[in-house]
Amino acid sequence: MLELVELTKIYPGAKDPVVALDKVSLTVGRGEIFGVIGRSGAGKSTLIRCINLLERPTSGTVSVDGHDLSSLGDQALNRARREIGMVFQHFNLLSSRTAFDNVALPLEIAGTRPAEIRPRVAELLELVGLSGEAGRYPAQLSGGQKQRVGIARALANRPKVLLCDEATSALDPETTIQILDLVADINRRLGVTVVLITHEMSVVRRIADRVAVLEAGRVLESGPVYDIFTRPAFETTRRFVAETVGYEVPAALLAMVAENPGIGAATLMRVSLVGVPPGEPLMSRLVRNFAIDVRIVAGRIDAIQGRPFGSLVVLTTGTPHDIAAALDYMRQRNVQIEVLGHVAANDRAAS
Ligand SMILES: Nc1ncnc2c1ncn2[C@@H]1O[C@H](COP(=O)(O)OP(=O)(O)OP(=O)(O)O)[C@@H](O)[C@H]1O
Repeated sequence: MLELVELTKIYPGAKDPVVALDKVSLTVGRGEIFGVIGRSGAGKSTLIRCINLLERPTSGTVSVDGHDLSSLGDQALNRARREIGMVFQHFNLLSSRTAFDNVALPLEIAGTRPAEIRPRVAELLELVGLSGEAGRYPAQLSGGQKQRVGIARALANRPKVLLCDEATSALDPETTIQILDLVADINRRLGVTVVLITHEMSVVRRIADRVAVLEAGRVLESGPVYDIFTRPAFETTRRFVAETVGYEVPAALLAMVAENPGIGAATLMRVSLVGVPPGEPLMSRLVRNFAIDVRIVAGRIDAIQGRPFGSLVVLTTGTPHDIAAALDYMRQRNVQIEVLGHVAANDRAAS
C-alpha cells in the first residue's frame, strides 16, 4: 500500500552535505498501523515531508497503491496528496474557523459541492466524538479535542494513508491514550493505513502492528512490535524499550551483587516473561519442584498485542545446586534468564 524504496534525502548543509535520509526502504501493508520511531535528528521530519512529497527526495521512490508519487508533476501531485491525510503535533487548526469549518476546509479546497460538505463534516465530527462541539473555535477546545478536529480534517478527503506526526506529543498521558485509541478505532472501522511518527516507544507499543527504528537517516531494524520489543537487536532500540517498560533493575539491588557474579545461596536474577506460555504458573512450579524460595523484588508486566511482556527480578534462595537446577528447568522451557549475581552472606540479612 505505502512503499518507500531506497528513499534518500541529502541537504546542501552549511559546510558539507547532510544525509538526512539514507536509502530508507519500508513497506506498510493496507490497513496496518506502522510506527516509525527515532530520536531528535534521526530524520523523522524529513521522512514525513518526503512521504507527502512536500519535499522531493534526492533519490528513491514513494508509492501509494503502486502509484509512484515521486514521479508526478506538481498538479498531479496536489491531487495525489489527498491520498495522504496529515495529523500534526500542534494541530495546525485555523483559529478563525470553528471546528466544523476546519474540518470542511480540505473539502472546500478539493472543490466538493457545499451540499455534500455539510453531511460529510457532520459524519466526521461524529466519528471523532465531537458532534456537540461543531460550533466551537479552537481556543474553546481542549488539546485532545483540537487533535480530534485535526484527525477529522485529515480524514475528510477519504485518504488511504493517515500520517501522524508526533500526534500525541503535545498531550498529557491520559489524553494521549484516548487519542491513540481513537486512531486505532478509526483504523479498524475505516481500514485506513496509519503511519505513526514518534519519539516515544509507548505510542508504538499501544497501537502499532509493526515498527521501524530510525537512526541517522537509516532504518536500524523493523518488524512486528512484539518481536522488536522482546528481541531488540540494537542498543538504540534497547534504550527505547527500556524507557517504556522500566527494564532497569533497582540500583541498590545491583550494588549488592556487583562483586559477586554467578550463582550463590541467594541469587538475584532477571526472568523475562518472553517465551513463558500465557497462564503458566512459573513461580509456583519452581517453588514446588525445587527446594528453593523465590522472592520477587522488582518487575513490571505489560501486554503487547495481547501477549505478556515484561520481566521480574527475583531473589532465589536455596543451595546453589538447587538454584542451578531451577535455572536449567526454566531455560529448558525457553524462559530467558539473566543471572545478575549473588548476595554475599553478610549482606543477606539486609536483602
Ligand atoms: N532544510 C535542511 N537543511 C539542512 N539540513 C537539514 C534540513 N532539514 C533537516 N536537516 C538535517 O537533517 C537531519 C534530520 O533532520 P530531521 O528534522 O528530519 O530529524 P527529526 O528526526 O525530525 O528531528 P526532530 O525530532 O528534532 O525534528 C538533521 O541532521 C538535520 O539537521
